[in-house]
Amino acid sequence: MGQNRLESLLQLRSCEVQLTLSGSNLSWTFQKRRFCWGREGPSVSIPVNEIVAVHQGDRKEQSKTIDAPSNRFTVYHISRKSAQQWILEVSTFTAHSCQEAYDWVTVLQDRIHSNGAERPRKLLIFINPYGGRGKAARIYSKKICPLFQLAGIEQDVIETKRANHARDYIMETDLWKYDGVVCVGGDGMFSELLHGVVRRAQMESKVCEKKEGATLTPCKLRIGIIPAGSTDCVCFATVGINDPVTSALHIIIGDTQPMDVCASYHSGELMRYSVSLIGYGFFGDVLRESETMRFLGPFRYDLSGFKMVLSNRSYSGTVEFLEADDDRSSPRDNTRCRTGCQVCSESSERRKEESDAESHCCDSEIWQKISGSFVAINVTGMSSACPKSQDGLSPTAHLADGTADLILVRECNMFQFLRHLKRHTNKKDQFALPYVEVHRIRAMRFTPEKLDEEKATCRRKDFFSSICGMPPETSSWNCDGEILDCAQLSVRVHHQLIQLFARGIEGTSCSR
Ligand SMILES: Nc1ncnc2c1ncn2[C@@H]1O[C@H](COP(=O)(O)OP(=O)(O)OP(=O)(O)O)[C@@H](O)[C@H]1O
Repeated sequence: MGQNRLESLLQLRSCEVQLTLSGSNLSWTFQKRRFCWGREGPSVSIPVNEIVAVHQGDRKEQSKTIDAPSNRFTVYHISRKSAQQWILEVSTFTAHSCQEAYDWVTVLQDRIHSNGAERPRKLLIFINPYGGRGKAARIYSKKICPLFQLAGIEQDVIETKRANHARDYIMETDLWKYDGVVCVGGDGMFSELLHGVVRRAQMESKVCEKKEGATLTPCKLRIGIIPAGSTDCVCFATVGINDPVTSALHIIIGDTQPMDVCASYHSGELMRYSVSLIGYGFFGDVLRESETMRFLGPFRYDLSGFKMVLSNRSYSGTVEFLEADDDRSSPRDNTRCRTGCQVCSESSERRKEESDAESHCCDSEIWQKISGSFVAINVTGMSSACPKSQDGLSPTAHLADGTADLILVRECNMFQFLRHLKRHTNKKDQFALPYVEVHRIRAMRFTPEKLDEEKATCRRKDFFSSICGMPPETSSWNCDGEILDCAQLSVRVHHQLIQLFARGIEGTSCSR
């Protein structure tokens, strides 16, 4: 048995296998295939960093104290059920002696902790009992807690008692003993963790986050999301599936995905942080309208969306933005941000060079300006993919390159807007329409136009306005599902401000 290579002839169920640990892979090759019914191939290979746990003894023994030493050992490892869905697979090997089984367990346990990602040892977990369909507590106790226990992760669990409980707790509690914070809930719960973690990091590094232009301190504490909400868009866009077990496995093996965060400011003062949609016009109005229909549950979004399409409102103002001037990526380049994305990983070095050159002075930056009337102004820091729109608002947006995509839908009729919306759910390009434009940006600001008396009274006295009501002079912003009660807004992208327990969506980075 060498230092880097370990090999033994063992039994797996009724088959003889050659088990080999070599470099960062554990593999086993079936020696007598004719006895192994149902086997598809002679070899199985798994990366060591996808082993969840190794125990001496059988599977059923793992939760008991083993009195007598066993000549068996069990490897719990990740297996792919589909492109994005992970499951836990269990393989129990029989060695020739207890000592041989013990040697394998010791070496494997040592290797999984020294190989690659830093695995969490202790987590602070928040469960929202009211998120989604109210199943978060059950999902946690049935599916997630046993997995974390198997991996030897200590857990402090808090069932939230009110909105912002998790955020406040993170702001006020000693967190040094935790390797991460996890929410079992939806995007609203994630947003609470985001605000708690970002604010905490600024407090500790004495950065005044409230003023626009502050350089924020990146957060070290990783955030995990166990999806149990209604839409779970952040989980979907960073893991590729809303499956609690898959997310738990990413957390256990310590996957880390840096993420950009957008900060929104009104009159120079911080309003909110967000990672996906910041939308004015259509998405702002849909959210505001849906608040009046809370009793309808998730269906309220469909109904208010339908009403807002019929209303066909548009809002005047001026959008200014700082283009990302990056020749390595563009919102129309047809690539996808995937695990190990090169654009994101190269962006750190590039950002450093840029900020050295610019000496952080926004005044020297050239802002582009577009004035007009818009049905929707959307800024999205990531694709904002979700189960209903698998490619999202901006399919080629990156998770961690320091940019966001600005999508402007100019005044158009209801059918044209519907055409644009429909393209989010089929494979057609939603930007290839004359009234839609998209820019990759680092910052933007919007100033609403003040309507004079004459323009205000002329606004849309048409058939739909008489059904849906006269449109207001200004819309409001939908910031990751929270209403911001203001029309004037500036947005800045903060490069890789947080880290998630995820690895981005696995797959090819090219869409064709
Ligand atoms: N105990 C609680 N009582 C009331 N509200 C809570 C409680 N705990 C958390 N919340 C709030 O509930 C809101 C919604 O929760 P969550 O995001 O988990 O579910 P969701 O809205 O159904 O899912 P999604 O955001 O993905 O659509 C969050 O914004 C959070 O602040």
